[in-house]
Order: sequence, then structure tokens, then C-alpha cells
Amino acid sequence: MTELRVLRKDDRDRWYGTLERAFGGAGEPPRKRELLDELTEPDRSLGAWDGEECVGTAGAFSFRLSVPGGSLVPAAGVTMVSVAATHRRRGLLRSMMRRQLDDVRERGEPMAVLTASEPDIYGRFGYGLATNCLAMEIDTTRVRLASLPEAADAVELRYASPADPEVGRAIEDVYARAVTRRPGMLARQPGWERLQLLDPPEERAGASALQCVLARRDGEVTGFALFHVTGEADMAGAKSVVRVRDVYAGDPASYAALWRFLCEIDLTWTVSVGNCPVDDPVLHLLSDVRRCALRVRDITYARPVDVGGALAARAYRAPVDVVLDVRDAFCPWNEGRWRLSGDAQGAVCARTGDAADLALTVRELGSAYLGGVTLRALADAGRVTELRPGALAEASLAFGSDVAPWLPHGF
Ligand SMILES: CC(=O)SCCNC(=O)CCNC(=O)[C@H](O)C(C)(C)COP(=O)(O)OP(=O)(O)OC[C@H]1O[C@@H](n2cnc3c(N)ncnc32)[C@H](O)[C@@H]1OP(=O)(O)O
Repeated sequence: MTELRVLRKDDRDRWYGTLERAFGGAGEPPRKRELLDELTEPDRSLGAWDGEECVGTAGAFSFRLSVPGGSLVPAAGVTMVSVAATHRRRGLLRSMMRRQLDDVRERGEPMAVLTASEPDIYGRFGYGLATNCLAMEIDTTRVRLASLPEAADAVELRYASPADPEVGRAIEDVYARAVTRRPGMLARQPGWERLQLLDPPEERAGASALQCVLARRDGEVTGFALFHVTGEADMAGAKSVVRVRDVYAGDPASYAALWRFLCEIDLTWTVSVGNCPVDDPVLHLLSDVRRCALRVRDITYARPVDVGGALAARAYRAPVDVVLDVRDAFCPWNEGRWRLSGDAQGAVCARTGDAADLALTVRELGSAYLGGVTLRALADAGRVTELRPGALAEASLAFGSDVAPWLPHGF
């Protein structure tokens, strides 16, 4: 018989031990673990206990998620999910997801989001794939930055120490402005800025310490790049790689100047980017995208926990007035018909007895919510049913986002 309970102070080591073992056992570097421990919200951290032994873990962070239109919506960031291999496939994950989603509902958070270790796990609990990201390896011996805005030449670039608190504040200001411009991003909660700048030597894989370059226009910080550089060479000479962690800027000239800098660092021949938006403007500056080894990967899975609250919290790209017949086997309080009326200014969403225009499960709503997956594509896959001719075109257009949603970092 296992007991499910929230984390107590003296549970922590065993709880983390179980979590770390499920991910291979190496654990996090000590400084990172310390910080994660600080950021962990004990009353949102569930443990499954078999006697004195912790056999399951599941946590959540209290995030605010940017949505189409620029609002920030309270969202549970589901994290640290594990079940001991000795206790797998007996329903422990299911029982933790049950408890967690009930709790998210009680807290009044309309959305839950996560990044999955395996994409197949969370659909059954109503999470749908909502954002993808791009990875690229730019061959900078062949690819250059072309057609830069003229103003890029006037952008001043300077190295800065990521450990300097003033630099940290400048970076956070640039990041905060980026959050409301792109759906799917997370406003920084207190302490998260330290996690984002953490640079444990154990995670550098032989590369340099974290480097930072700030962009300035007219004396104001307008952007930054965070990156590592490896020190590789062979008989033919230097072959170092620039490993990009983050590039943000508030204007096209600063953005282009930062990317040109990254692609032109002496003795390097590749710029490696693990996670950038699928519509990253840099794609339109690179002279040869074919030599950038572009790869798409799933990143955010989203779940409306309160369908009415979630749909009313975002704006819509075009006027929409549709009745959605929602099925939600795991959170039945969402089941039934909802009338959504909205436009670019906002929306209302309430229960209705009117006939349905579209039928779908909450998982498809989660996929479409941030505007990166179209209802049309889901319908073409047979996962959304059009019940009133024209409703699909109307809703699919309205749910879309001009800027692709993206999540810059895991949690
Ligand atoms: C947000 C995050 O933290 S993602 C991290 C998830 N954790 C990991 O990947 C760590 C390693 N894996 C594990 O710890 C465990 O295998 C878990 C947590 C993925 C699954 O835990 P379990 O207790 O075995 O799952 P449980 O028995 O409750 O299974 C519930 C359902 O999910 C399915 N399922 C469980 N794991 C997987 C999986 N890896 N892939 C596909 N389906 C899965 C089960 O088959 C079951 O299906 P059903 O609905 O048809 O009955």
C-alpha cells in the first residue's frame, strides 16, 4: 500500500534520491541541486511512499505563461516526475497526476504545462503538444549573415560578466520584454534568474565558462547573448564550436548584430544552437539555411485545467464565435459545450446549451491553445470534428498566433 503526501522537510533527500535515480542516478551538480531545492515548492511536491521508501515524485512550479495577446496566465509547471523502477506500471504516475490536477484546479490555475521525458506519457492525462523548437548546427565556414539591417553596424557589443548583478538585471529586463511578445514563455519567478545563469563546470562538457555579450544602442542595453566556446583543433587547425545558450534582443538591429558576432568569432567553425523558436528571425539572416542542419523537436505540452478560464484568458487573431464540445475523461469538470466569443482584444468563454460547432478533446485544445498547432491540422488528423460548416476555418484562423509559441528552457 503506498501513501501519497506532500513533501515534509525530512523527506527531501529521499525524494530527490528517487527522482535522480529515475533519470540515471548521476544527479545534478551540487550548486544546481541547492538552487533547485530552494525553488522547489514543498506544498506542490508529491511523494509516493512505500513504508519509509520514496517510490514516486511529482512537483509543480507556480508559473505565469505568456499567451497570444500578451497576457500572463497562471500555469502549473509540472516537473520532477518519477516512479521507482521497482514500482513501475502499477498506476503510481496516474495517482500523482490525479492528485496534482485536482490541486491545480483548486489553486485556480487555468493551465498546466510540462516538457516530457517521453512524448507518449502525458496525452492520456490531457496534455497536447503545443510548441516545437528548432536546433541547428551552423557551418560558419560556409554560412554568413546576409542582408543585415543597416543599423546593426551601430550596435555596440561588449563582453560582460554573467556573475555581475548589474549584468544579471540588464539580462532580466531584456528577457521580461521578450516574454509578452512571444506566447509560451514563462515570466521569471524570483530565483529563476539565478538558475538560468548557473554555470556548473560539470555541465560544460569541456567548453569554456559561460560567456556573455551585451548589445547596446544609445547607451541602453538592447540585447544579450550567452554562450560557451569549445577549444577544439586538429591537424588542419582550430575547429572550435560556439554553443549558444540564449540570444535575445528587443530590436532587429541588435538581434542581427549579436548573431553576426556569434557566427564570426575567430577560430570557431560551427555555431551550435539547441533550442530556438521555429520562426526565429535569424533564419532570414543566414545565407544558407541548408548548411545549418535544422532539426525540429517537441518542447511544450499544454493542458487546459479550467477550459472556460483558459480560453477566456487569451486573445484571438480574428473574430471567433464557436461552440466547442469538449471531452475530458481525466478532468470531467471540463466536459460539455462551451461558447467561445473573442477577438484580438479578448474573449469570453462560458457553458452553453447551444448546438456544438466543433468536437474535440481537451488534449487538442491544449495543442491549439498557444497558437502553434492549428485546429485545421488536428482536424486533418481526425482529432477535431467539424459539426457546422465553416466553423473549423473560423476557429483555426482565430486560434493561430502571428509569432510562433516557444519555450526557451526546460524546468
Ligand atoms: C514532466 C516530467 O517530469 S517528465 C519525466 C517523467 N519521468 C521519467 O521519464 C523518469 C523515468 N520513468 C518513470 O519514472 C516512470 O516510468 C513514469 C513516471 C514515466 C511512469 O510511471 P508509472 O507509475 O509506471 O506509470 P503508471 O503505471 O501510472 O502508468 C499510467 C499510464 O501511462 C502509461 N505509461 C507509463 N509510462 C509510460 C511511458 N514511458 N511511455 C508510454 N506510456 C507510459 C502506462 O502504460 C499507463 O497506461 P494506461 O493509461 O493505458 O493504463
